[in-house]
Amino acid sequence: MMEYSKQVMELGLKLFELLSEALGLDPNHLKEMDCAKGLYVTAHYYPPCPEPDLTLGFSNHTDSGFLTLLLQDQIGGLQVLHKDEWVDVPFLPGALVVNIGDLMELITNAKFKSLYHRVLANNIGPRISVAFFFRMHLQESSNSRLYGPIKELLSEENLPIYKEVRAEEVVEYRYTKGLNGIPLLSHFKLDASSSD
Ligand SMILES: O=C(O)CCC(=O)C(=O)O
Ligand SMILES: [Fe+2]
Repeated sequence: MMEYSKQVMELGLKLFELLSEALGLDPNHLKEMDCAKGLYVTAHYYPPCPEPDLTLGFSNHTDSGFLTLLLQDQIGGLQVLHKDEWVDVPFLPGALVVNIGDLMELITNAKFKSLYHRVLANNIGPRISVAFFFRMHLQESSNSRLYGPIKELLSEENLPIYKEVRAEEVVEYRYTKGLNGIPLLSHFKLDASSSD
């Protein structure tokens, strides 16, 4: 597990470099913002479900961190919302799923968007997945810096959409308010009256 985490961290740092470049920034920009400072892991065990049509394995949500690297197994069931339709994310041997999280959407001023995903219940299984989240966990409040839209990405045509927040506030909101169907980031908009 320690070795796997180390490899995930290395891959994450490489992805943060590539994402920084894709934004037209210095390759170290996201790393220097401490986006890779916290790494939090969750393993999921989805038992086989006798009536999969009546429930979900994991309900519709966005991930609250900067980036998620997910390893899923061959059972399948992960879906992503694309143009208002749920699309299967099939198992590919040796592949990881990379998700943009809410904090990444916030700091890129929605240039990179966090995405809704869910896991269907299945009557075969169990299904096992391991998700590594680039973010602090709640108790680790050592990262008190404020995150807002990156200044270099803003202009007259691209005004800031989101407020400056502590990363912890975004994660905490997810844990305290739960997955209630309201987009998490709508609570952190400068214009709090709009909620899409
Ligand atoms: O089990 C999966 O494939 C997805 C898990 C997930 O979306 C999460 O942990 O946030
Ligand atoms: Fe997720």
